Amino acid sequence: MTLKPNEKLDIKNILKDLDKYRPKRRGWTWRNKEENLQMGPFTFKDASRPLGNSTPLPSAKYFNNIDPQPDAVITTEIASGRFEDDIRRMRMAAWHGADHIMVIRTAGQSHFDGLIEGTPQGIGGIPITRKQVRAQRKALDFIEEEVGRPINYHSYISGVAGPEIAVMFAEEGVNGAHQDPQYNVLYRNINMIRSFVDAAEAKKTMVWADIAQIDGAHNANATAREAWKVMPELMVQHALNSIYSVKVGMKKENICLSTVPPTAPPAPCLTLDLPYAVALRELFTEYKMRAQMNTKYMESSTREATVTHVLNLLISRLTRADIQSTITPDEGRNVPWHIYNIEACDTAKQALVGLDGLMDMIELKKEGELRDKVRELKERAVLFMEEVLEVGGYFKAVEDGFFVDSGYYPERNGDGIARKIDGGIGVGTVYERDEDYFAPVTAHFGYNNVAQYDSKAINDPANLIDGSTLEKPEKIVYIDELDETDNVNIRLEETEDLRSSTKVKPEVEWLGDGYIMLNLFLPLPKRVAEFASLEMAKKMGLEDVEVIHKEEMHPAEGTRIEMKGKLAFTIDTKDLVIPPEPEIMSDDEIREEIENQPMKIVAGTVGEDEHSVGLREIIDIKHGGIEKYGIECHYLGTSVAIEKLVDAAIELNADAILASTIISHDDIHYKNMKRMHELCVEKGIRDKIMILCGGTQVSPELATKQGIDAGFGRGTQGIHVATFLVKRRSEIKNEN
Ligand SMILES: Cc1ncc(COP(=O)(O)O)c(/C=N/CC[C@H](N)C(=O)O)c1O
Repeated sequence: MTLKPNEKLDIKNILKDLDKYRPKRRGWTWRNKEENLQMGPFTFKDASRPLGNSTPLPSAKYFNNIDPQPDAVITTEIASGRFEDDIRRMRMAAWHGADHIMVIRTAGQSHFDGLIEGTPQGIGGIPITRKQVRAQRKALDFIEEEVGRPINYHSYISGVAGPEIAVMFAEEGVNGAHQDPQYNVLYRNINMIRSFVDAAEAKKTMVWADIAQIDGAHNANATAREAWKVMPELMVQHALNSIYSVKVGMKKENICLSTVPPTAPPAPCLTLDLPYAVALRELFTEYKMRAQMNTKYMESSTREATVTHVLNLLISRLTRADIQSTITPDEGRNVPWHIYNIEACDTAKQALVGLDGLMDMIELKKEGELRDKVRELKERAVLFMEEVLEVGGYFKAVEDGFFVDSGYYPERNGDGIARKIDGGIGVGTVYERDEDYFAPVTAHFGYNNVAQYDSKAINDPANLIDGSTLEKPEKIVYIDELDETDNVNIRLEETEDLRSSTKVKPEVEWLGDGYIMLNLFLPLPKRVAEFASLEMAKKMGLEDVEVIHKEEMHPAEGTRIEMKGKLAFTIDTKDLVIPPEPEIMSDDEIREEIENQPMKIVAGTVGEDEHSVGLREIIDIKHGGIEKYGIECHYLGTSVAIEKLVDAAIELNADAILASTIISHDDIHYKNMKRMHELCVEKGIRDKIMILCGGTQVSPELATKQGIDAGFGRGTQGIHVATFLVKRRSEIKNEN
């Protein structure tokens, strides 16, 4: 199956023969750096190989539509709870530059002591099951071919079923995973002995499958009351998981430290976050950096979140980020909708390419405040580690509540997360292996008495059973569905009408969920505005209406409200009357028409409007303007009175008036159009002259309603206008 850009991905094709699917490859893929990449008129210093298919930034149209890709792998985190809808979002994210798809798993899966199967719907993530992993990896095989770049599929291995999940991920070709026993201990209260023994097993399997590992240090950031106070311990946490992973045999370029700039505005965040980022990278030069955007301070303002994310990206560019993780800007609203995943990918791409080459022009000071803070942070981290050793090691330190204490080490507030070595989930479930313990499996950690059966098989125990599932995938027991009521087939039936017809509903995360978002301003105080907006939405017939963001513009003058609500109806696109896209003639056809019958136009920006760039681009030869076809253009400049423009047209016996109308306050642009039409009628020239008006806020349909011949909106180019002029002139000639 090959995906076509103009065709939707067919989930049923993905689900077909899933029991026979085998991953195309194993292991993590880094981007291919392109030294001094030439794109359009520019040279990029920190870019990677461009994509075959992608969606450039909106402003790319000013730069030959280039879509440069930064050097760092870009992550998007997707898990709406329905993997079949997440697949569509993955495709959109890949077109917007994501090549690392991180699938959040359903709430609390860390506590599941075993694999789950089938395709149940998840809460706050998807239940990571073999079938869902397989379906998404298979879909990503097609999506990566479509965009022309390998895509890493990622989820989580921590939790009491860590080893089992690690094996399933290895079997299924998963490329990246979170694995950090400290996460189990601190945040999921899983027994520490169990966690570290499981972690050794899980990491050993990850090594076999070349799965890149992300640690869990970022969680301290998100959990600590004052995140910047835990910077010293974060470096200790990174060190513990990293060295443990190395001891198990993981290569350092697969060990990614999950680092988050610990603060956000209104704190002077760069003065706190930059020293930390520098200290971390200097301590862990051989490891990869996975820069996670800060989620701790995300409120419901996506604007604020985006600015914080850009500041995080500046830190990445000033220091180093091998993986740049993006959190959906609405993390503070916990509504990770399609649009926000895509916005976050665009923010990361836009900021990183915007900062391209920065470090060839500036450098971080080698003395002074930055260096002093870097050194201080390293010292505090080393002292922290030394004290861990002094009290008797990591497990003892956890029992003593060393971690996530809100004090700035060595200060202590005594409010750290303490766990008992003889407590937590899974306590007492680690057993010493017997003398004759034997497991005929590959990538198994620890004691395994293979020699008792065959001393030649010591390095390949699975050989004794003619291969384990890692060598013989046909040995994998693939379970399709376990729950006949909670599975993808039921969900697909429920939304079949929207999939196999021309009917459509809006959606935010699931096909057919019907949600739309309203963004309004009310000249009211916040609380009144909230209830007024709910009333308005109800009167609009929206269902399940909820305010998801309210922002004071002024205590009395006004409030900004964002809300969601469900549309109760579906529309059928086959009933729509869609005017055909305006055809454009070829350059030669237009030139020939003008040579056979010369054309003269007058042009100007009308009213009190000083914007000239747009109109000049439509006219000037160097922008591909209409002059290049031989049309004689008389440009009257800006803030031209309508009367003056019409008089000039009469005086020059022009064929057309081209008026630019950028300012749109109080619909002045449409009022100007109407006035121009009426004035030409008054002066008796209306049937002999074409009136064209353009501007970024112009809707062609509304423009012609004012009586003019054509309106041109954002994105219009000279060829569109020239085509219209030539075609309309011949229409007028035929009419008369
Ligand atoms: C080391 C580790 N293991 C497991 C889990 C998840 O495991 P549960 O099933 O217990 O939620 C996490 C979660 N981190 C949040 C992801 C963040 N948005 C990120 O991009 O890192 C984790 O950090």
